[in-house]
Amino acid sequence: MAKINFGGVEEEVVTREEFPLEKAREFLKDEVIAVIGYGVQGPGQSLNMRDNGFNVIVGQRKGKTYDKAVRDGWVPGETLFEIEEALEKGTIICFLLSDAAQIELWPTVKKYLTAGKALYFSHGFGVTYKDQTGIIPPDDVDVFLVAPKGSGTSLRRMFVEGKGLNSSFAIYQDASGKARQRAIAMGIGVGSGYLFETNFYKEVTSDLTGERGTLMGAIQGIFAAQYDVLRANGHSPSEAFNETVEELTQSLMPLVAENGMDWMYANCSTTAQRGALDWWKPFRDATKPVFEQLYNSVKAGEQANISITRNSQSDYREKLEEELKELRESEMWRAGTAVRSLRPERN
Ligand SMILES: NC(=O)C1=CN([C@@H]2O[C@H](COP(=O)(O)OP(=O)(O)OC[C@H]3O[C@@H](n4cnc5c(N)ncnc54)[C@H](O)[C@@H]3O)[C@@H](O)[C@H]2O)C=CC1
Ligand SMILES: CC(=O)[C@](C)(O)C(=O)O
Ligand SMILES: [Mg+2]
Ligand SMILES: [Mg+2]
Repeated sequence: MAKINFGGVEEEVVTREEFPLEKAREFLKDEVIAVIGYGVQGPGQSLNMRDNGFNVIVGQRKGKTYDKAVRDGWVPGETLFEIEEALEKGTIICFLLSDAAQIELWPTVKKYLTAGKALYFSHGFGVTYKDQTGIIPPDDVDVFLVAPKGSGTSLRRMFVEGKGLNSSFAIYQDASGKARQRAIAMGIGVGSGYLFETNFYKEVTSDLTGERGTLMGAIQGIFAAQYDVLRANGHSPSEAFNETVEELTQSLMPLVAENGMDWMYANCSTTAQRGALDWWKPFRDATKPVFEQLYNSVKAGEQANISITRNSQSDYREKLEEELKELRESEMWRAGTAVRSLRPERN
């Protein structure tokens, strides 16, 4: 593992130089990798592994998603199967159903986890909250995770562009004595940039916090607050949306991504720099209690409980869609649709 200094803290990480694709392919050459579920991570991971030359099959129940798998080039009876058939054929079972659906399918999966196989997750959820999920793997299988730190959609897009999304990996159970190599080889195979090590508990607590926090929940909250204040003070939707979202995603975040926050600041006016340097701390102080509340709720298992309860209801998709629609139909995001339609590259 490469020792890298992350802001003063040394960590050991796995890079693609040290564990090249050929080594991963060689290590997994006798495995049948069965990707169970073809939602968001399923397509990203399975297509990347297929293009990387791994022996991959997909297990998906019949329906719209199955048809999508066919359109993506998976061949029924050869590389695409009903879930149980794929579970039987697979030696590494990638359990990529939604976390709530994993509970329902677990008894079936367990039946096919014979000695020597491996159970692969992309989240620490099922195993960490085993009291709530009932997911307790048998002792004679390897159990590990590779968790891409981003959407399966980006995992695939970045792979196609020759980039890599970073992933964490963790070993929960090493029955074969090769679990670690198996996990790392899988991590390279799905198209990770670099891999950093964690454990199941830390993966799930950080991930649930991140997506509820800055990555998804907090960002929408802070957008909505600023947009509302601008609108209440007589600014037009165009002005409010551009000053809240469009400028951030189109101009400023790419600069942050490229070279960090100070680089983005340095490429803005000294007027903006003065103001941002004065105001970031009050924003930190105002939101920190909410982040603490969030982390404590994750730690107490409440967020897992809510997610399981709500996403196990038979109409959970419709319910989620209703709430997404509410966002989509808010003035801010309708303004966003109009703004995006005016981007020159869209014409
Ligand atoms: N969505 C993402 O990009 C990310 C997801 N993850 C993790 O990856 C795993 C998979 O997540 P997603 O790809 O979002 O899953 P998803 O919500 O897109 O669902 C995946 C599949 O589950 C199938 N499914 C749902 N209920 C079923 C049932 N009762 N029986 C059989 N099949 C059923 C659906 O047909 C779909 O193909 C989860 O552990 C998630 O936390 C991790 C990182 C990012
Ligand atoms: C994309 C990702 O990593 C998330 C936000 O944690 C998720 O989809 O669960
Ligand atoms: Mg995540
Ligand atoms: Mg997540």
